[in-house]
Order: sequence, then C-alpha cells, then structure tokens
Amino acid sequence: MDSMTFVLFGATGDLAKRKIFPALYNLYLDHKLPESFSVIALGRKPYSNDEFQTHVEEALKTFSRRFIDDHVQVADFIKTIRYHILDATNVEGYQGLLELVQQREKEFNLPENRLFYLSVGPEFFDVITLNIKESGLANTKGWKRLIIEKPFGHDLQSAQDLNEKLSKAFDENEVYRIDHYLGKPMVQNIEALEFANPILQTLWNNEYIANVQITASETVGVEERARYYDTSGAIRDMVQNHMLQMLMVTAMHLPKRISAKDIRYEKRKIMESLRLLEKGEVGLQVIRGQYAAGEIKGEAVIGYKEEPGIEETSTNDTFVAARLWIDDSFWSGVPFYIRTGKRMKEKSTRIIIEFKNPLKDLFLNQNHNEETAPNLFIIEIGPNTGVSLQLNSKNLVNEGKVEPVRVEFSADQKEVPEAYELLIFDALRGDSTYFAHWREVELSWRWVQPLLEAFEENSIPLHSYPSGSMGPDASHQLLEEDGFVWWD
Ligand SMILES: NC(=O)C1=CN([C@@H]2O[C@H](COP(=O)(O)OP(=O)(O)OC[C@H]3O[C@@H](n4cnc5c(N)ncnc54)[C@H](OP(=O)(O)O)[C@@H]3O)[C@@H](O)[C@H]2O)C=CC1
Ligand SMILES: O=C1O[C@H](COP(=O)(O)O)[C@@H](O)[C@H](O)[C@H]1O
Repeated sequence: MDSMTFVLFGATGDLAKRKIFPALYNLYLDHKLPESFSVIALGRKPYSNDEFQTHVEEALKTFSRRFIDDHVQVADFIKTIRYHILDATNVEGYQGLLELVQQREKEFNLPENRLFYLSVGPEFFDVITLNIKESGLANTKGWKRLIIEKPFGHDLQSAQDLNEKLSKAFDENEVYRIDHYLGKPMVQNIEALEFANPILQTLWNNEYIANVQITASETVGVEERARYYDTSGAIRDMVQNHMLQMLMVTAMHLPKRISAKDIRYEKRKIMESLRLLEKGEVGLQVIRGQYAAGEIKGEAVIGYKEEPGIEETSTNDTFVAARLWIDDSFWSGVPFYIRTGKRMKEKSTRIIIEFKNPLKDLFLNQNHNEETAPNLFIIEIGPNTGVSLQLNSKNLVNEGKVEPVRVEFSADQKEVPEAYELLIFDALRGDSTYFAHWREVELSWRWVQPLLEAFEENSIPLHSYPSGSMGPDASHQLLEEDGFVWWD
C-alpha cells in the first residue's frame, strides 16, 4: 500500500470519534496502514495537538472493539496524528494547511499521495473541494482521493449540482462516496455467496424466486438529530442510499470478473431497469408511516411528534415500505419489497429471498393437512451476521410431520470487522468496489424523486404506527395484495 497523507475534515466530530479513528486504529493493529502514514486532523475547536491526541485516545478506549491498554502501541498510532485548526470556509486558511501537509511529507519522506476525508456537514462538501483545488492541495505529484460522507444531495437536482462541483476538483475515479451499508461484511458477502455456490447462482432469478424482502428496522427514534431528520425522513436517510444499495447488490447479475468496474456496471444496469413511478401511482406502491407512542422491550417510548425539536404538525416519514419492480429478463415479475423504520420492534437488517413453491398444492393433496412452508434464504446483515436456509423436513421425532427447519451459519459479531474499517482500508488501497458510483447515486435519486414530491404534497397517506411494532398495517397489506407476508 502506498504511503500517504490522510487529511480529515471534521476530526473533532461525532463520526470521527465513533467510527473513523477507531477504524484507523484497528487497521493499525492489523498492520493494514501504510508504512509511512501522516494524519492531519482538522477542526475548529481550540485543541492543542496533545489535547487532541488525548481526545483520540479516549475515543479509542470507548469505541474500538479492539482497544488494547498498551500505552506504547496507542502512542505509536497516535503520533501519526497532527491536529490543525481550520475553518473550512476560510480560503486563506488552506495555505497553512498546504504548508503543514508538505512539511509532514518532508518529515516522513512521504510521496505526495493525499486522501481527503470530508466528515463534515453536507453544506461544506462543495466549499471544501473547491478550496482544496484552489489552494494547490490537489496539485500533487502522487495521487489524490476524496472520501465523502452522506448525504449526497437532498434531491435529484441538488445531488447533480453537488456532483458537478466535486467533478471540478476530482475525477469520478478519485471520489469514494461512503454508504456504510456497502461496508457491512454480510453485504459484501452476498456476491461471494452467489459466486461461490452454483446452487444459489442457478436459482437467483425469476424462474425460482417468488419475491425478495429487504428490511432495515431500528428500535431507536430520532435521537438528537431532530433538525436533520425532520427534513430528511426515512426516505432520504435510508431508502435513497442504503436500501437501494442493498437492492442493487442483491439483484445484480454476477459479472464474469469481480472488479470494481464490472460490479458497478452490473449495479447500474439494475438501477436503469428499476421501474420508475409516476407521482400519481406512488400511493399504490409505497407506504409511508410515522411512529406514535408505544413500548419497546417493556419500556414506554414517546411518539415522533412529542420528540424534542419536532413540531406537533410534522408530517415527516419515519417509516417507508415499497414494492419495486426490475424490468429485465432475470427479475421480471418478481416484486422486491423494501421496508425501513425507526422505533420498530427490533434492530435488524436482513434480506430474505422467498423461493417459489410450485409443488405446494400437490403435497397438500397427498398429505391431507400437511403444508410446506416456502424455502427462504435469509441473509442477516446486522446486528446478527450470518445466513440461513429454510427447508421443509419431516420431524424425525414428532410423528414424522413435515415442518420448516433452518440450516444456519453465523459469525460472532465481535469478531466481524466494522463497516468503516473495511471501507477505509479499501479507500487507502484505492479499491472503490464498495463505494457508491455517481451513476448509482443519481439513478437512486431519480427513483426516489416522485416519492419525495408525493410526500411533500401530502398526496399519499401518512400512517401512524405504534412504537414497538413492525410498522403500519398498510405495509402488511402491500404484500397481502400479492399473496405474500413479511417474514419477521
Ligand atoms: N455521526 C454519525 O454517526 C454519522 C455521520 N455521517 C455524516 O458524517 C458527517 C459528519 O457528521 P458528524 O461527525 O456526526 O457531525 P458533527 O456535528 O459531530 O461534527 C461536525 C464536524 O464538522 C466540523 N465543522 C463544522 N463546521 C466547520 C467549519 N466551518 N470548518 C471546519 N470544520 C467544521 C466540526 O468541527 P468543530 O466542532 O471543531 O468546529 C466537527 O468536527 C456528516 O456529513 C454526517 O451526515 C454519516 C453517517 C453517520
Ligand atoms: O445512515 C444511517 O444509518 C443508521 C443505521 O445504521 P446501522 O449500521 O446501525 O444499521 C441510522 O440509524 C441513521 O439514521 C442513518 O443516518
């Protein structure tokens, strides 16, 4: 891996503390950082370098699953970090940043490979990239890369505008758009499961699959993010990015070669085949909900409108379910259902492939009252990680009745690397496979746009659901219309 400088904007923020520094530290422990590595940590808070390094150490103690109370090792990692105060909107400040980067490059004998990580609010994405370009920070003799956090735009137009601005300073192949769901080990495992198992490869199409269900349910509410969330909703917060990325990864056709270019091409083809909705039909395919008061794991919780910072009149969506169709020869006729929400019964992200059951009636006739359940292939993304296959088998103990059984594989969560660890490692070595390409982002916004407009105009119902449930009844009815149920 090339030696480099890692310039972190937003180093004093929540994400840096909870995810980015712990990920870098874990990579350090695994000897996965470049031999020479300089971190320039940027923020406005008036830390001295020593104070900032102590702040990072505290963050590692709290948030790294691998923290080792070995002062020498921690100190060895932390010494790569240099804190620098910079107001990102202050153009002149970037000259000082350039000088610091160059000084450290000289000190560590580093090539001019520079990775810029924007872990700041989206309102700074364009101004920072412009300043990086104007200041000369991007004129390197080595390579340059940009990691950018979500949200990438607020709607189709703003995403296109932002991309236009970024592209003035960075080429598409230099931009690494983070979607942390793409960094989840089980999401990355989907293509391997398919690739390495002919049995799955053969069945992964509309001849055998009845429907696909992608659920990301959360028990948390809006937390301290009322300002952001109330203008974002589940549709922008989860559907436009994570849910559609999971759909792409599940539905994409296996490329002959596993490379970033081929995988992105296949994902893009799925998005190009995704049937667009007219604004007027959104109500038939999409369910929007908002949580009311309820109970989660025995604890009473308040409704969305009672949350601090949320207006009593808010019509924001905290739940979205939708039926999507991919109009290509592989998936034609197979509904893809997605569902995500806050304050639901459980924290769980999973993808369920329900197989067709052509012999169901035959079996029922021959065996009177016995029914077979459909075969399900269940991919547990988080917090549990693993896969299971639901089959039908005679119960060898209980009168030989046929009943569903599960064949399971699961991994110990504590051993599984964090999404940020995998993603940052990939960005360090220049592998963009698990980052969102601009076309995927643009096509996702294109699919979401009529939903945003229908929500904005309140032209589809906003269903209330009790906290602690699996969402509004209407979401269950959506599947019942097709003769299916959500597999919880
Ligand atoms: N936190 C999370 O779990 C997640 C966050 N994200 C995304 O990551 C990004 C960062 O989020 P998060 O860390 O939570 O945000 P925080 O509000 O916790 O941190 C914001 C950071 O931006 C810096 N900042 C703010 N204004 C300026 C400025 N004018 N010049 C320079 N730096 C500035 C702050 O520095 P200072 O305080 O020193 O001024 C701070 O380091 C956002 O885009 C967010 O959407 C994405 C997924 C999850
Ligand atoms: O991006 C986001 O994701 C989290 C859920 O992520 P997970 O890894 O815990 O499944 C969500 O809570 C948050 O609102 C959203 O911004």
